[in-house]
Amino acid sequence: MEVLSVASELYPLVKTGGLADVAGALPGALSDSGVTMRTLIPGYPAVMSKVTGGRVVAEITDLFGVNARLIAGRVAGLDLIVLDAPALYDRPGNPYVGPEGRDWPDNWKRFAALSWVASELGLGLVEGYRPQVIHAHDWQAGLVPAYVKYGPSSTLKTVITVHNMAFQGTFGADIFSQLRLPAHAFSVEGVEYYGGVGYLKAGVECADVVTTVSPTYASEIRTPEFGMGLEGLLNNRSETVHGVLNGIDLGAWDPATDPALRQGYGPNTIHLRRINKAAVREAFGLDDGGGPLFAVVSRLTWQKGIDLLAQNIDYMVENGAQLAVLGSGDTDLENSIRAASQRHPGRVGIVTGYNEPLSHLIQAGSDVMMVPSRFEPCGLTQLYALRYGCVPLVSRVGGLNDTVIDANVAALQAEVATGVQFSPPSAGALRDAIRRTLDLYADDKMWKKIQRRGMKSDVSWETSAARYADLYASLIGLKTDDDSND
Ligand SMILES: Nc1ncnc2c1ncn2[C@@H]1O[C@H](COP(=O)(O)OP(=O)(O)O[C@H]2O[C@H](CO)[C@@H](O)[C@H](O)[C@H]2O)[C@@H](O)[C@H]1O
Repeated sequence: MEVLSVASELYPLVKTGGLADVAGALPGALSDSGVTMRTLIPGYPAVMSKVTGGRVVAEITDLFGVNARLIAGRVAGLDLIVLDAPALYDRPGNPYVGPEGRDWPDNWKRFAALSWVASELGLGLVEGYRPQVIHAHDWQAGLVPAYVKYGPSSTLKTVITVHNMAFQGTFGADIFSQLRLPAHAFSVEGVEYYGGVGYLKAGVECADVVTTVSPTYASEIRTPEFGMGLEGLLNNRSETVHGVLNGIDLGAWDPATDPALRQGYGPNTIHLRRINKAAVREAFGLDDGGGPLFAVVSRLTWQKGIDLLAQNIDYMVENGAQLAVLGSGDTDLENSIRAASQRHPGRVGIVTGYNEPLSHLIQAGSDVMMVPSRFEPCGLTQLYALRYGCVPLVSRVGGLNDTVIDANVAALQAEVATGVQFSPPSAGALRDAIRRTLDLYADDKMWKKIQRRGMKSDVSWETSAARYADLYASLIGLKTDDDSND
C-alpha cells in the first residue's frame, strides 16, 4: 500500500511540537504492516540543508505564482518528497512564524500550495509514483481532501488527522479565488467556514476518514467545549471519526541508550536516575537540598494549564518540592514562572526556548512530569515520562485520560497505577493532586513500583500503526473494516 503523508513539520528535520514526532515516527511504525509511507514536506532551510543527496523529480513553473520543484530523498530513514519553493519556504524563523514571532501573512498560500502539490502527486505528477491514500496532518494540510474531492480522481482516498482542534487555519473569503478550487467549493460541503475559508474545516468535511490522536479526544471534540466550532460537523460525520492513540519512537526515547542522559538506566536500575537528577538540578540552578523534583516540558500556554501550575508553585515549594520548567510561549506565563524562580532561588528554575536534549535529560532525572492541560488531544510528554520512569501528574482530559492510570486506592490495590490524574483542570484540583503525589513519593517502595510499572507500560506504536494500516486498507477496498467508532 502506498500512502503519502503530508505534514508541515517532521522530526528530526524540523519540529515545533508533537505533530513532528508523530509524522516522523509513523512511516517507520507502519512498515511492518505493509504500508510504504512517503512524506511531503515544505523545503524550509532546515529541510533543504539535509536533503542534499536528493534528486529532482518534478518542476512546477506556476505554483501559486512561484517556481517550485520536488526533490525526492531519504533522510534519517524517512522517504521524503520535499517541496522546494524558495519564495514560500526559504525563510528564517519556524515553519509558521517569522523571527519576531508573528505568523507569515501568506501562510494561507504556503500551505495551500503544499496541499495542492499533494493532490497533484496523487494524480501522478511524478512518473512511477501513485499513492493510493493521502494522509494529511492538521490545518496546514487541511486543503488536501478538498483538492482531491473537487479534482478528477475517483479512486484517490484521503485521511486527515486532527492533532489539535485549537489551530484551524481560518482565513478571509478573499483568498478563495486564488485557491484553484471550483466556485462551488465555497460552500458548507466544501471549504466555507463562517463566511471565510477554513482549512481544517475543509479537511474534516472532505476527507474520507477523520482521525484524532486519542479515543477520549475523539469523543470530546463532538462537544462545544472541545470541538471549537467543528463539533456539529464532527457529529454529522461521526461514523468516519476515529480516535487512534499516538505512540512514541522507542528508539529515539530509550533511557538505556539515550545520548542526552548523563547516566543510562532501565526498570531494574532505576536508582541510577539520581545521577540524571543531579544533572537536571545543575541545568536549572537548583540546590541539592532534597525533595521530589517536579518538571514541565511544554509550550507555555493556556491549553497546557501553565497558569494552574503557576498558582501552585508556592505550595509545592512550601511542601519541599523543586520545580524545573523547560518551555516557551506566552510572555505572561513565562514571567510568572520566572518570578517564582526569583522568589524561590534554588528551588524553582526555568529554561526558556526549545532544547531537545535537555527535554530528554529532564525526563530521565525528574521525579514527576506535570501535564496540567485544559485539553490535550493525546500528549506525548506523559508517554515519554512513563518510558523514563518519571511519574506523570496529569489532568484527566483527552489522551492523558487514556494513557495514565490514576493512583487511586483501587488502582494501588490492584497494582496498576502509573501516575496521578486530576479533574477538573483547576488550580484547586491540581493542588490536591500535588498533595497526593507528595504522599506517594514519601513511600519509597510504592513510588518505585509506580515508576517501574510506567516504564513497562506499552507506549509503542504497534497497536496504533496497525489501526492506521487497517483504515487505509478499508479505504482502498483491501478489506472491509467495519470497526465501530472509538
Ligand atoms: N521547550 C521545549 N524543548 C524541547 N522539547 C519541547 C519543548 N516544549 C515541548 N517540547 C516537546 O514537544 C512535544 C510536545 O508534544 P505534545 O504532544 O505534548 O504537545 P503539542 O501540543 O505540541 O502537540 C499536539 O499534537 C500532538 C501529536 O499528535 C498531541 O499529542 C498533542 O496532544 C497536541 O496538542 C514533545 O515531544 C515535547 O517533549
